[in-house]
Amino acid sequence: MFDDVKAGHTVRMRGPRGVVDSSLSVLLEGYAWLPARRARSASGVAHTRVLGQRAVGLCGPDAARFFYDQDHVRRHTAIPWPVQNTLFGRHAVHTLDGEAHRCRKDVFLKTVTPAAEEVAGHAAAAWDDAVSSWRPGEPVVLFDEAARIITRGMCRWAGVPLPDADVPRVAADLVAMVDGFATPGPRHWRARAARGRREAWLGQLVTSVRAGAIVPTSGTALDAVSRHREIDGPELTPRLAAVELLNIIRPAVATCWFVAYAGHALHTWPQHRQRLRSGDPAYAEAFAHELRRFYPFAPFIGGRAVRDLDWRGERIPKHAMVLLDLWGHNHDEDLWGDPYTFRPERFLGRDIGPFELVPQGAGDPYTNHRCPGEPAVVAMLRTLAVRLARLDYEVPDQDLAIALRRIPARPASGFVLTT
Ligand code: HEM
Repeated sequence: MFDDVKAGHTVRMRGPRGVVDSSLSVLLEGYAWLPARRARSASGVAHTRVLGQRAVGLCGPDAARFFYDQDHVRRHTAIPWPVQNTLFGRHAVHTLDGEAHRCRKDVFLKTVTPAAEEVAGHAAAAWDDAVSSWRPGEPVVLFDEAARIITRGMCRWAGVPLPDADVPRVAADLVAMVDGFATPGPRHWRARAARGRREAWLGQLVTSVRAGAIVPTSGTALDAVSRHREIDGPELTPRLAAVELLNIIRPAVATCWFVAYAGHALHTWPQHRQRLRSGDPAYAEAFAHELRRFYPFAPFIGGRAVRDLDWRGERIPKHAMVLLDLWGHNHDEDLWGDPYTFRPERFLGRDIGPFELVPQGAGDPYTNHRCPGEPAVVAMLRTLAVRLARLDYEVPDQDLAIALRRIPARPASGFVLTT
């Protein structure tokens, strides 16, 4: 299936333990890096160095419970600047702990988390509009089209004014911020430039709202972020408000990765199309979960040990980075049985525990750092995958390889179709 999957789960590669900095290996091996490092030790725990810092890599439900305990691991100083400068924005909610985190997280939990169906409704309406404008025989790159569709839908939902003519540029910038966070070179610089443009845009918008020049609809994300106050009282600076507005819109648009993967899955295993077409909501939901489990997106997450820790007899020194292997967890043979088989049925009639399926983190989003956008992503995928399955289209010859060395991975062609 994936070009280099096996490398992540064998013990073929042996090397010096613990002391050699692995940053280059992360770039070269991508998703396989942490599972391969873990496979070298009998305990399944990787001791390594990343970006010059001691790092310990863990995997599995118990490890996730350990990782999400704030007495063990905190996020302050754990997110490297290259990631903050592209993906999250400087001093975003991802970097906070304790009460400051709880207060900032509230904006997301009160706006996006309960509005999953509304968000999906806006994405679906934008999808229907876009599909009606496709010309027969003209190639559509599903990845790019989905990014524009979700950008349009999400900005409408969030109350962010966005003229149709600007949608392609904004969508391209939002995708660039995600595409360039884990790589040096041109992709990274594109991501930084895109972030600069979009923070300036939304920062001005928030300033206009506060000056009364724009009156947002009450309860929209624009309204909530503009009015939000930090734990100690002040409003977010316009730049920080822009960072957090982007932390709503940007990851929602990243759902385009999974829409392209849905195209890939339906093409590779067409037997799923019929059941999706029927619109059975339970099957559509199971398909959405399997997309998020099976296909690569976030490889691992990181925090910092708050004190000397012991994980099943393995020492984790105070201030070491602790990495939680999400890709390894979602492809663990013991948890999933046949992890490299795409099988949505595995999620039918099954309650998913908080530490079981972890493409967007684990535990409880209301009390820890788990993604607050998970219900919205599942709802969007449920809706858009059914629409895709119902569409009549051809898949011309193209490069559909998904290279696991590339973070974030994606089908090389973006998945091209013609109606
Ligand atoms: C492709 C879709 C998405 C993926 C793969 C994804 C993945 C993730 C992951 C892995 C985390 C880190 C969890 C942790 O550190 O414990 C996270 C956190 C976060 N996500 Fe998502 N996410 C997606 C969509 C969304 C959406 C739609 C939103 C909109 C609100 C969102 C907002 C956030 C925020 C604000 C955080 C930080 C939470 C915190 O630090 O408390 N994400 N996401």
